[in-house]
Amino acid sequence: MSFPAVSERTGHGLTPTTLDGVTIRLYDTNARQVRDFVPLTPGCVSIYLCGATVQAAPHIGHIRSGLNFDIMQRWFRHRGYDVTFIRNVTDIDDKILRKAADQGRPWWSIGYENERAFSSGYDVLGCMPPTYEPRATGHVPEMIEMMRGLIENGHAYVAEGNVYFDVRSFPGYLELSNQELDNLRAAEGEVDTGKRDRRDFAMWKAVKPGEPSWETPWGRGRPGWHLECSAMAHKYLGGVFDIHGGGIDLIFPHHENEIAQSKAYGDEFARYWVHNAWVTMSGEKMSKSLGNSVLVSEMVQRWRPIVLRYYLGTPHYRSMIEYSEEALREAESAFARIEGFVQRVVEKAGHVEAAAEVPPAFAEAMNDDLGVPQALAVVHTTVRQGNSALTADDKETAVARLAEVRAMLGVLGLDPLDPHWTGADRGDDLHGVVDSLVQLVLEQRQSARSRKDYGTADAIRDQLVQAGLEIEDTPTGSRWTLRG
Ligand SMILES: Nc1ncnc2c1ncn2[C@@H]1O[C@H](COP(=O)(O)OP(=O)(O)OP(=O)(O)O)[C@@H](O)[C@H]1O
Ligand SMILES: [Zn+2]
Repeated sequence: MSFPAVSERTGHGLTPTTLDGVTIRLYDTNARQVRDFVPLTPGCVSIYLCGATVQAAPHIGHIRSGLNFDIMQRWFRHRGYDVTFIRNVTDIDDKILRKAADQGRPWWSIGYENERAFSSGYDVLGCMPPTYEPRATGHVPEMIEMMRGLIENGHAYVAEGNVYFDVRSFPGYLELSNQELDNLRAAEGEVDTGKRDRRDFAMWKAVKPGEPSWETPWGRGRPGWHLECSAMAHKYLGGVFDIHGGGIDLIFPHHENEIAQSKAYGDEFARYWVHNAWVTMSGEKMSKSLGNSVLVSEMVQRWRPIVLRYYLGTPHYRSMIEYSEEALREAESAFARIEGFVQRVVEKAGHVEAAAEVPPAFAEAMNDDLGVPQALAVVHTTVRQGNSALTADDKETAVARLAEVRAMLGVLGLDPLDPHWTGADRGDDLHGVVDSLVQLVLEQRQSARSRKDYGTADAIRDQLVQAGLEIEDTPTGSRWTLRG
């Protein structure tokens, strides 16, 4: 299976299809090229993203996936689309059951705990909540319905309480990953109890002693991972929808198996397949099972969440991100340049609303397969123009540039004045009160410094940090933000 790099992007058709006559183009893994995005329903886009298997707390790779699709969602919204975004939760799986057995805990307690950790991981990095976030175990009736249909039409069979998908019965199998069935070995990690062909995959697994199980017409058992997504996508988005997403590791077998089940069931299923590349460590996928993962909860102790978002969200979604502290430091200083500009203009001109439209060059970059790196270059250019205007005391131009910068940063989820980042969405009316109080304390610190009482000044700073604030000293004064 090959996954073309960004530079191999190919051309596209000519039919403008979106509301404003400008086409969004996306790399479709299935077509192996960039395609014009033609929505199923004009003005609407439906997206299904494979979400977390809640066996452990999220590492930054997991959240990168959520973040890439958050930016996609924001861009569609900016273009005026009505977005329906589904991100599921896989709350039953071998690893969850193994962990529960090892720790002597109920299986669901592992799932609930980690689901909360995922929710706060998405939230701390500013991902908008999905429209619906269905859990696998809440959809057993829908899975039974799908299995019934597939058994009836001859694409699935029951063997020793398991329900298997007959891969040879579905001619389109392996088209997404561009593989030949003849070259495929047995499905990985599966015991072939009663399989007709070792490559058949389990949709439903027969009950084992001590494991949770649900009643079905074919005996008790539990869902397989692939069936969950087919059943939930069908329930929330119908038989056909626009975009299916996930990390590149899911192309095979997970997405191939979803396609086989859903199409054999009679669904047209996803019209575009979009896959994000990984966060890697020494070239390998960051992964819980490989033990090379860095948790989001650890990272936000060391880095401001907005800097972490800049680091994870600004490389192209199809480029790998090799984890590096140096790159994080670079992200920190690049973001500081943007943030410094925003704050300088606000200090000079007061509140500035985001522009309704982003500059054309930014839009062109985003329309071209979500070209965030090129779009970000437009942000930096606009910041430079704004800074020159400030130096020339041209307030009007500086304000106009800030309005554009805010609009662009809003699409990337990086606008420092957004209530999510100012903390206003966590205590709306309290934000102003806290700001006045902190300013008061900062003034006391400043007067301690002026009288060269550095001990008191440092003690005040330490107390503010302890209270959960981040204090940054700049040539124009001290600024504060809430720590994640
Ligand atoms: N290192 C990574 N970089 C980018 N995306 C990732 C990474 N690891 C997982 N993902 C994506 O995150 C989403 C949720 O993944 P899931 O919970 O199934 O974890 P997983 O792939 O089993 O992780 P792990 O390998 O750490 O156990 C999927 O879309 C997956 O492709
Ligand atoms: Zn899935």
